[in-house]
Amino acid sequence: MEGAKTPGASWTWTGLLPLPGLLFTATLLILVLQLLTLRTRRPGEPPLVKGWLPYFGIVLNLRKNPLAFMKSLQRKHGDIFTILLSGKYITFILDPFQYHLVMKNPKQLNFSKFSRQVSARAFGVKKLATDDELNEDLHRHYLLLQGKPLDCLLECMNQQIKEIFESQLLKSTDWNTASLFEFCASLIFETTFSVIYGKTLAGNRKKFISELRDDFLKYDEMFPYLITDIPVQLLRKAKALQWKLIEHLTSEKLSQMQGESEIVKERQHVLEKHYLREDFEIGGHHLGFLWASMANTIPTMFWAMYYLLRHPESMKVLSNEIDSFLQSTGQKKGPGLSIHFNKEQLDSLVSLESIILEVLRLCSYSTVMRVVEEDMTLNLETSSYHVRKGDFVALFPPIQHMDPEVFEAPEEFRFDRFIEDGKKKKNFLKGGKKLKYSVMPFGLGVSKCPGRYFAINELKLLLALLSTYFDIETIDNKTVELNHKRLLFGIQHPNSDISFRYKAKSLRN
Ligand code: HEM
Repeated sequence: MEGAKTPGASWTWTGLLPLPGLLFTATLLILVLQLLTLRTRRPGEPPLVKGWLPYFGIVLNLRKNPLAFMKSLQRKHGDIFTILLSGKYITFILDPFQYHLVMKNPKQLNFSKFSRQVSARAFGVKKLATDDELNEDLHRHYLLLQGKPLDCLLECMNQQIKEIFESQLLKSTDWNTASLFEFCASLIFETTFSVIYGKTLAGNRKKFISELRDDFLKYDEMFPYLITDIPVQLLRKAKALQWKLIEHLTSEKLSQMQGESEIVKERQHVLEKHYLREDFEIGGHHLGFLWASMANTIPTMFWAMYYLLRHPESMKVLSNEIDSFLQSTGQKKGPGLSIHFNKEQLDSLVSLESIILEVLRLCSYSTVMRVVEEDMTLNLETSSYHVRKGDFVALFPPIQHMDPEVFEAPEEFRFDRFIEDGKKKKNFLKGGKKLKYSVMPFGLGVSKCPGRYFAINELKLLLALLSTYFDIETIDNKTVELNHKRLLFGIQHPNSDISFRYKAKSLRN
């Protein structure tokens, strides 16, 4: 995709330096990188896996197939080991019964340091690194994504989706062909943006939202590079996009929006308390929130649609579940988008929930990361390990998501995996012991995603309405795989898009 390639500066160097000079520079660089990561394993530390690449360590293996690589390390070294990844040492704990070690130690194993580093690089937000009060103020308002405020957000979401469906999608009474990822990205972007940020009062709304979405998707494509140690000077295109997006989210631009959510209003109040109103960094905070609200939901929507299309039996079960729900609540389909769901109603749809959990199980690579604040000992059930200050400690839930002991035939999509006796299945076992968490796409402990209920409800609502109002079919039978460019971050994107077709069902009262 456009601009996704990084530092394309080699022509400059080859143009400037003759071959011997180039070789000398390259050797020097390799030596420096090697010196930076000379470390060896000390007694009491977990096994150390550095790979053959100086400084970058095992990045290539991980990028090729993170799960297969982590499984091979687990077979060789057990449930705890340290890897070198792009200059960072990360100790992974893979035994789910030891996850609490990371959760119960928030002082020694710090999350906010990691997230502040990401915010500085990816969103241009620097103040968080030094201002704890700002961080706490912003975190407090995450409660506005849950409980009662979520009811209001969901009401607004019903309304926005109705508008989008009636003004665009329901007009497709003949088969309409589209690319699935593009379709899902458009739908999620417009719905989420309108619910959270409202609608612009200035200029052409449609044009505004589609330009913003296109820039966002290009920026998101470069996100994995933005959070590495690659010097920002080499990421000029990504920086330019970051700047362009922030320009749409400044205090002045937000004041031209109508119908923004409580959370955005409150965040703006907090930001105006800590910055001058015209400070550009305020827009950086909004970009961070915008990114968090879209970046994982878009690919999840893609995978949910992909699996439903590939498994028509699951689409049928979903349609039947919605039909019985509509009958039980006395709601009638069409014309127009006449049906409505609240949180409790969405919560009662067990097949829909199972489908979404199954999709998240299959495509989430969200890794729980903490920075080690001081040299410390991790006391596991059977042994203890030292970890060093400045390293990272991490949990990698995909190992559990794809564990055949926990989920039978884990590579298969089984839409009813999370249903038992007609109800939500809660208990999953490993080695005969009940697991505390079965699927963990939203992180754990202090870093758990505050937007998880919003995301799940949005996905449920869209899937319920799409399956009710449209006939949907695949056109190509291409198998799509996970693209691992994002390594250990969130929901993996597909390695290619597919075509599908849809048309509005002819519904009568
Ligand atoms: C399927 C969709 C989503 C997934 C899988 C997801 C996953 C995650 C994960 C794993 C984290 C923790 C990151 C870490 O540990 O570094 C996170 C953080 C966050 N998410 Fe989500 N998320 C989703 C949707 C959303 C939505 C819709 C919103 C907002 C409406 C949102 C808002 C946030 C925010 C604000 C944070 C940062 C929290 C902090 O600073 O502590 N997310 N998300």
